[in-house]
Amino acid sequence: MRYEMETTRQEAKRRVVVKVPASSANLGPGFDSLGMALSLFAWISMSPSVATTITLVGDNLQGVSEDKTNLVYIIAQSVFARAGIEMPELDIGIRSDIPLTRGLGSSATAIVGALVAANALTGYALTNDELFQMATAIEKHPDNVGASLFGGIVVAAWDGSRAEYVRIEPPSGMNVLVAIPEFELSTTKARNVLPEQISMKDAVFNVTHSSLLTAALAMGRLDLLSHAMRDRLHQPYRAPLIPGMDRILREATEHGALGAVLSGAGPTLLLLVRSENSDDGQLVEFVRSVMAKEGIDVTTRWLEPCLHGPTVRLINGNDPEYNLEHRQLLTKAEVEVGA
Ligand SMILES: Nc1ncnc2c1ncn2[C@@H]1O[C@H](COP(=O)(O)OP(=O)(O)O)[C@@H](O)[C@H]1O
Ligand SMILES: N[C@@H](CCOP(=O)(O)O)C(=O)O
Repeated sequence: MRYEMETTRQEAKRRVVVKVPASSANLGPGFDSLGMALSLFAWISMSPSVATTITLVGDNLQGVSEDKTNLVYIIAQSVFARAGIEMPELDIGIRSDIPLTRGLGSSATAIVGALVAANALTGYALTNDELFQMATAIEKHPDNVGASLFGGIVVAAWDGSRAEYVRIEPPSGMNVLVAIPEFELSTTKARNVLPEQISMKDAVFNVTHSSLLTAALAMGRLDLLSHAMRDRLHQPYRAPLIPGMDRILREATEHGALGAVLSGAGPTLLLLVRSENSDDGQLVEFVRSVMAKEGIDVTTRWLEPCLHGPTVRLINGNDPEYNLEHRQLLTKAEVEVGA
């Protein structure tokens, strides 16, 4: 009898591990609307606890708070409140391979990861649509959170109260080169340089190019990307914050890219490339040399569009992994395998 009670208690214990893809927002003209999930990830593990602890794993989370002011903790509590469940103390572990404040949607992965992990602990009290609405209201633009939540390419529109989206399967045969400058640029700072008003001519330019880009991505028309990925709404104003960006965006197609844009609010640059050209070192060399002339070190990484949103793994108290430290759990190979 005592054994049975112990078993039940163990089963009531649970921990959830969520793996969330990074994202690149805007894709040029689709400001606050288009986003693509990338094969670069963050992980959050979360379990009910007697006291709140937050463990940061890896080198990419410097400066992130380790108390109840942490974004992940705050967002998890908003899920519990909405679900009518009390879970005030949490044991949270966070690992991220996504550098912070570089335009690769790290804040969106924290938001989406927290929503999905907390929702799993409630037994899925909220729908994916509710999570998307909550994520958009927190981030204030649906492009990053939509891509991280649904994977692939997301086309979204938010009117300040409700967000709608359509997911597009990324065209096959397309790889992604990201050039990540050594310096940080917060989204807030990069939004503050945008003008209050733009001309009708520029508005028309962006609407037409964004529509063409969406259609080209949906139809696999890679040949249209260099024409369609041009923008007059945000990139020209952000360019002075990222030395070398103008030249790379202008000349990347001469060095093998299908198109090149600022990733999100920057400073990372995103270059789309036909898969068969992705082991050609010419493009990487071009990007590096332009940035080097500006005195900027860049890390380049070849990625792929990520076709899925978060993967979730529930670990109950009977599983030996339940007792692993976050550091071990979040670096285990099995974390790669999603449910
Ligand atoms: N895993 C995380 N946990 C808590 N906060 C995070 C996490 N990841 C990112 N953030 C927050 O998001 C901020 C970066 O957001 P932002 O400026 O929008 O850049 P980006 O989303 O492009 O990386 C960080 O400075 C940090 O405050
Ligand atoms: N549409 C937003 C996207 C910000 O993305 P992030 O990855 O830089 O947070 C913008 O361009 O401001």
